[in-house]
Amino acid sequence: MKVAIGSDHGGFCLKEELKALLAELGVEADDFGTHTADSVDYPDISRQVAEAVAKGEYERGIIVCGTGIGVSIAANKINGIRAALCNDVFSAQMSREHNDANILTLGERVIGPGLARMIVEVWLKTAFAGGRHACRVEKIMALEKV
Ligand SMILES: O=C(CO)[C@H](O)[C@H](O)[C@H](O)COP(=O)(O)O
Repeated sequence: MKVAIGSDHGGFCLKEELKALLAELGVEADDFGTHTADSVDYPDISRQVAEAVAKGEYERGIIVCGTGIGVSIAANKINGIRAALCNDVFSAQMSREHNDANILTLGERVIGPGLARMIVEVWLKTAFAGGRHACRVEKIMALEKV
């Protein structure tokens, strides 16, 4: 699996931690920035990651900001993206099983690195359950045409 990862300054330290986790797990990942703790605007990074996932260049994306909220709102503006803010393990699992989320967002100012690592591991390994959830996800995607 190829993963696009990014953050603003508020998520920079956690992004670096998660890059190390992805390397440990043998997951191929490309870093879309930011590359320092200097202030940047989260919609810029979120857009880059989301567009790369939407184009099919990456199967999944992970984006971190202070809360995970701003990057999630921004990513979900891109057609084809189902970004889920998951600051707990249960939500991470459900976002894959029920919603087929293709982007995970996290808040560095909300959770610690240990929990974030568990969330990412569960999110990466959990498959979409399909079945009754498939037509619901199709209905979400149809909203892009409204
Ligand atoms: O987008 C966010 C909130 O929805 C993120 O938490 C940002 O990281 C945050 O807004 C950045 O805030 P700062 O005061 O400029 O560091």
